[in-house]
Amino acid sequence: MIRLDRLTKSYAGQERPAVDDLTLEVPEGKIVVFVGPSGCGKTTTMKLINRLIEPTSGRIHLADEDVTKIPVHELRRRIGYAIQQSGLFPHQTVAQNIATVPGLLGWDKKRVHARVDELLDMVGLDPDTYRGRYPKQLSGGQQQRVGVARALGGDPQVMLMDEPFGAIDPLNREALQNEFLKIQSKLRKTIVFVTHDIDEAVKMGDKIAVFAEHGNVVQYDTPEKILAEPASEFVTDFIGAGAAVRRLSLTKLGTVDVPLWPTVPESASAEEQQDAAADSDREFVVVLDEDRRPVGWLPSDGGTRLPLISPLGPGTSLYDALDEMLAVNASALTVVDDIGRYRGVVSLDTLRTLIHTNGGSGLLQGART
Ligand SMILES: Nc1ncnc2c1ncn2[C@@H]1O[C@H](COP(=O)(O)OP(=O)(O)OP(=O)(O)O)[C@@H](O)[C@H]1O
Repeated sequence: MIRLDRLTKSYAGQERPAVDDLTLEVPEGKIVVFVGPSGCGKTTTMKLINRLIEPTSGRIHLADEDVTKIPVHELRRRIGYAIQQSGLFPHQTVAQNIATVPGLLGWDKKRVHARVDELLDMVGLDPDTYRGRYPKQLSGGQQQRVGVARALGGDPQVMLMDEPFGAIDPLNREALQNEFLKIQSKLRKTIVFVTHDIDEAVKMGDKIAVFAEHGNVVQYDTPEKILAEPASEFVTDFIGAGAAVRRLSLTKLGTVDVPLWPTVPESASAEEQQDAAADSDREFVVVLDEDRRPVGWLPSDGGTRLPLISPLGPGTSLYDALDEMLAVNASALTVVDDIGRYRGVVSLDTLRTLIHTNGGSGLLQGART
């Protein structure tokens, strides 16, 4: 746990403090994301936590220890720091970079070597291919991965990540975010993560702190709450017009009620199938095999059976469902359970209803807990 208590930092020559009387707690094992406009004091707050700079006043506690009482070199080992553009040492190999903190900790060579390989594996880089390379022989995304591996090097309790994926193209960025969340689900570090990107904040954060100017946190809550109930106009402006769509990404199909469109067994005769379709109050009936797995759509206007495209599993987010509908140009897709059995149909109408029910609370019911 990290506790910031009435933290203030004034830089020389500045009229107002960069961080002014900030109190905030980062829970153990969670990711807290700092978002806010440029110059609002996010990076300053991070640097205060690991004492790259010293506060003008206020306290910072790590678990129950006052960080000003912890020797700086020890603090740096206990807090991993990953920054934009990776911050790798250019004249050191990937292995040497990752070994920085284990080396400081005095681990023997064999243990360091094993740790380097373990971390490279963890961030999705083949150790044999990459350990001997220099940073300039890596792509931007690979450098960021090494930066994250280096920050994890000494198995720190706490990680500070200052726009760690900021300089990466959207596709690689998403891959890195997903991998990092997977790593975090196992390691459960206490993490402060800075980003400019509200989508990244919603995706990565257990909680989000929205900063206004001078390290003023105007809302500190779960992503769901911030998107659904922004505390002020400032927060509304910051999260922007796409808030409803963003909420879709937090809700999984497995947690919402989807309408059951009529079905007909594949084993039924052609005539029975046509009758079922004609009687349907929907545009289609869903054809199911003997295990209740959807295998096709039968139009109610008497048309021929259409193949079934991409049934969606319970772990699919509503956002991904919408994405898929747009990709395959279908206004409805079938939803299945873990083992592929029919659960219902999600359509554009379903999504619209969920977004608009009680100002979005239809979505919140299904959101992460
Ligand atoms: N070393 C310094 N000396 C003087 N002023 C500084 C120093 N570092 C930062 N500042 C000022 O403190 C304020 C907060 O800066 P900080 O870097 O913490 O903001 P930020 O929220 O991280 O911004 P960004 O999103 O652009 O990185 C800014 O007004 C900045 O100009």
